[in-house]
Amino acid sequence: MHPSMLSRRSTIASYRSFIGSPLRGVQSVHPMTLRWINDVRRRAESLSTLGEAELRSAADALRHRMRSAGSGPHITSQLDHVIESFALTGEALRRATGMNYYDVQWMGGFVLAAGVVAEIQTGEGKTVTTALPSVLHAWGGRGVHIATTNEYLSRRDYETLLPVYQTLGLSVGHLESGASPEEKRMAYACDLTYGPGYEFGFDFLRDQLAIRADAHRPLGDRYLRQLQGIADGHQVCQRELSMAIVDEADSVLIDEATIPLVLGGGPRETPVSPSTYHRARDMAKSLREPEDFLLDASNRRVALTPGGRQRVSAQLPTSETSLLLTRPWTQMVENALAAEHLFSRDTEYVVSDGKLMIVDPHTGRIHPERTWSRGMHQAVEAKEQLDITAENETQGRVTRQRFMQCYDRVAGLTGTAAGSEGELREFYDLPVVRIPTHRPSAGRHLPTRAFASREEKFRAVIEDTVGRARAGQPVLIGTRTIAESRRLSERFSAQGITHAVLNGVQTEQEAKIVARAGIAATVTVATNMAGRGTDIRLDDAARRAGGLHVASTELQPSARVDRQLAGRSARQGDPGSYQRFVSAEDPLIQAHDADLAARILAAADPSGECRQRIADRLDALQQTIDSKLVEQRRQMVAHDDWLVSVQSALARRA
Ligand SMILES: Nc1ncnc2c1ncn2[C@@H]1O[C@H](COP(=O)(O)OP(=O)(O)OP(=O)(O)O)[C@@H](O)[C@H]1O
Repeated sequence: MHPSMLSRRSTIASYRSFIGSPLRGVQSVHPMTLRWINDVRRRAESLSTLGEAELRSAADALRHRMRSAGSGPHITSQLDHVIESFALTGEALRRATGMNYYDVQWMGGFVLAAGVVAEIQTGEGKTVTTALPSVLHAWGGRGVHIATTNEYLSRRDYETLLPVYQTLGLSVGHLESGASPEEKRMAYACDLTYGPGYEFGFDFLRDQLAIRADAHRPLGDRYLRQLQGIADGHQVCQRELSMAIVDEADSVLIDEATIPLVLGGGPRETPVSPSTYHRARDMAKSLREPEDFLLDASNRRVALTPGGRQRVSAQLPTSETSLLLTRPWTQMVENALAAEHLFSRDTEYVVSDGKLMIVDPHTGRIHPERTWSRGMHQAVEAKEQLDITAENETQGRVTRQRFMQCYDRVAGLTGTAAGSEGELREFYDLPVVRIPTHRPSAGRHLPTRAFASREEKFRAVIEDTVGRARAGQPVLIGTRTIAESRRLSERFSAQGITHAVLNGVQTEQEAKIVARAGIAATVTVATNMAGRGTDIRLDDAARRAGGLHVASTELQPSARVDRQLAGRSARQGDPGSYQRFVSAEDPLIQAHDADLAARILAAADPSGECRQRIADRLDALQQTIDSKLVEQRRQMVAHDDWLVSVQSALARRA
């Protein structure tokens, strides 16, 4: 076991002994925490009478005490420090934003301080809650990393909390995409560093490579290069991996952790010529299913049959001498088949300015800097008749599960931990504790509506939206893909319905679209970009009209995605509603459960009324897809463990 895992275990063990409840499944907060909250509130009240300089010296005094105490905050042995830190943060929040922490947010802070995952319902105010454990651990001076699922959210959270941290004299930085190593180093030198989860992981990889390269350099080489005025390569950015607080923890630690972080280096030494990818594509187009290849859409796999393999091998392009050194011809053809049958434009990728860009399936965000590996990117470029880019060598690779284990402590927050508690414990040793809501939810989940065809489903979504918008309700329509958002937008435009589109392709700024989405009668069509973390604030007219209505237009691969999308409405006790629309033609249903598609078709009612049995089957299908992904991650981690053990055995021998 990694040593950091042991240190985290001891923190959790002390929390367990204090709370006195078995750490299995999702836990409730122990009533004892309420006593601590009273202490915090009392102390915060006394701090409210202090002037700015006095508050700052109270913060400095705590910093000094905690640094001298050494080992960092420990929830049982240093409870007085925790209470003082929370009270200071609460007072700084009040002064900077006018908000007072709710009791449930203090509660969340205590749970997070112990290094567990706090399940805090959507819209309950996780952003400001993160400041409590962040400040607490920042006093130690070893750096706190606050990660979330994308750059938009990390920058928003950084900007929201910057004045709070500044009031307490803590420095804070943000990892901007495309920042120079020097800018990154400055951000990491701060007491607190905000950024998307993947950015912390990539910086870790870059640092590890630099450390390894340094170790192989002859003594005095760096000094000599400096004297000669030769720029050094990448220099280490991160200080140490002390504490990570992960917002949207299920997205960062589970969904994104399905694939490892891979750092590409320069182009391969023996490049494949662009024409070979085109030949592979022509070959793929001449093949037939099931004679030559088998397609498994539900597992996103394609494989040549023995007959197909023979046919393909017989037509190996002889001119391509380097091909055998880099990638088997049959694999190139399989890539081309996958590009043709499993990768769709405006779903898995977009094409803009002649460039192929990957769409993150979980966040709906477009990532121009990412590429698919092992020639897949080039196969899709060939399919789209784009200039073929060079394949990159893999420089470094780490699973997110392994990377997170390098932190001394990890805590997480999400509205959707339930259902993932087993995985959070298995891979990250993180128990889940559920925090109650500040106010009872006023949200309504309307029954699922199921249609025979996509066309009928679209008509129903549009009719429903128009009716609600006429009554003054703002409506957010969540689509699974960019393609679907485009199709819906075209229909709305054709009917003269004013609407905004948030899918990463639009030119309008995301923040502006989000700011308007809660205004009465506003219609917004969005991909999963708006499905998580997005805070849509209502105006009074919208609240009177029933609050935000959210419609999901397709079966999503996970119930957590649905719950997050639904969570854009009915936040902070506001009214709101949510409804799911599906059709027998939905790609996920078609790919995973043909029988369910047939049942939806047979039972389809023009109004979309959906029998409970079908709604249950839809839920079960999501669970099946989820379980497959859990198994995929388990296998990936097992493979990674094996790779690491082989590498360490080789290193020992060398
Ligand atoms: N103590 C508070 N007092 C008043 N408003 C608050 C308080 N805490 C949070 N809010 C407001 O509640 C709204 C929701 O907060 P936030 O976006 O942080 O929720 P969340 O839990 O992160 O939601 P999601 O799960 O969707 O990410 C924001 O507009 C925020 O300003």
